[in-house]
Amino acid sequence: MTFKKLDDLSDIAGKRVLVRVDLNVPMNGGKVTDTTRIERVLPTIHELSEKGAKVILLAHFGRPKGQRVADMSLEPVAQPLADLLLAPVDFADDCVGKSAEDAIAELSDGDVLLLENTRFHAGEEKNDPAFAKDLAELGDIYVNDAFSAAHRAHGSTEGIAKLLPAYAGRTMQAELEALGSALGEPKRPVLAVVGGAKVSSKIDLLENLVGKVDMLVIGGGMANTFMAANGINVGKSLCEHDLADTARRIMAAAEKSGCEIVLPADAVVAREFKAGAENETVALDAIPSDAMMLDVGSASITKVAEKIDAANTLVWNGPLGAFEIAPFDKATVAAARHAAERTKSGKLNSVAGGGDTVAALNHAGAADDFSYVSTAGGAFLEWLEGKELPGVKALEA
Ligand SMILES: Nc1ncnc2c1ncn2[C@@H]1O[C@H](COP(=O)(O)OP(=O)(O)O)[C@@H](O)[C@H]1O
Ligand SMILES: O=C(OP(=O)(O)O)[C@H](O)COP(=O)(O)O
Repeated sequence: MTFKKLDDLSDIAGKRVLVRVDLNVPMNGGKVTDTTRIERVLPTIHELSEKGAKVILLAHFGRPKGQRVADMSLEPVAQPLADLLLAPVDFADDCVGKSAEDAIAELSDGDVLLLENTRFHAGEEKNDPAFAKDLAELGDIYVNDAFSAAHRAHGSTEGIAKLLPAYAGRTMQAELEALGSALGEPKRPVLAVVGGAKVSSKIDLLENLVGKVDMLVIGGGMANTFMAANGINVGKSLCEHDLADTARRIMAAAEKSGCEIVLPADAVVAREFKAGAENETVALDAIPSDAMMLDVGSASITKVAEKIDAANTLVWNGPLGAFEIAPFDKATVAAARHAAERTKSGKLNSVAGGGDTVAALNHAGAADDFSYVSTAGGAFLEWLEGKELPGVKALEA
């Protein structure tokens, strides 16, 4: 890796250091429900603050599409961050312009400031040079510690790195090193498990992934799109019907490369997306048209366990069901515990990543037993494909 690291930074006392972090953490009712991503950025913040820098945090939350959306504010993350940092964290209600400038002007050496969601500005996702310039003017140095957002060529991850002296933070560095050593030469058979809800942004990755892994278990919301492409009526399930052709192309590519695709064998369906909702397990051809599939059933859990047993390496992004609302956490918890047991017995090298996936592994009590847990989901999958991540490339440039 040829980028500059924090070791290359000296004399930063009094300097304004803009640090891109990923604080896109799982939240429920305005409360952070999993702090893993916050914990992972603490070393960089501590290090810069101890050296006397004014630490200014840039981050996104959710997908507000360039609008100011109240429940996508980063304000509720400031206090949990301060609690873990054991230091105060100021908050500015915009990431550019007067409120950011005023808040920065107030900082003393070593202080930490969190700026509001960068995605409240359309220029962020468009990687608009004018927006990147507005951000860059707020600092003297740029540090990217958001490996999990490095697959996005956005103003705060890519554009800004060209405008300021740019460095990789400790987590960025650690993630790249850990993934390289865990998966540089994976022992076959390799099993990938992909689930979750970000269907349109992750489905394209699967086309390359099937050329690299021996088995691919598809669960969660992602599976519904594949099932629909196979002619199954998925009722009101989360499903991107317009991606049916993409799903069919991926299944054809998998057949060609000899990758076995494993789709759910049964479905746990409910009519409401809430904890304790009345539910039943049905065969795939019996999903009621007014119900949604929120988890895979026991036949699917058995199949996933068999595939984990057949694998020497596991890469996992995306929960198998809506794990936040019991009892739809069953398959995810069962698979996580099974993989953790096999890892503990020395038979499996298990690497999992993604904001919600990490929360699911913590919920299952399995995270500590995985070989490596990355903060990144989509970025991890793109890294696995061998793709150049724009946020990393910009640091190398
Ligand atoms: N069958 C399903 N229907 C609706 N949502 C689902 C389903 N399965 C999983 N999910 C949701 O997927 C979300 C996580 O997806 P994603 O963001 O892609 O994962 P990660 O953050 O780990 O990359 C969770 O909030 C979970 O509730
Ligand atoms: O949560 C994230 O990715 P992940 O769900 O793939 O782990 C990152 O913060 C990137 O978010 P994005 O997929 O809205 O660009």
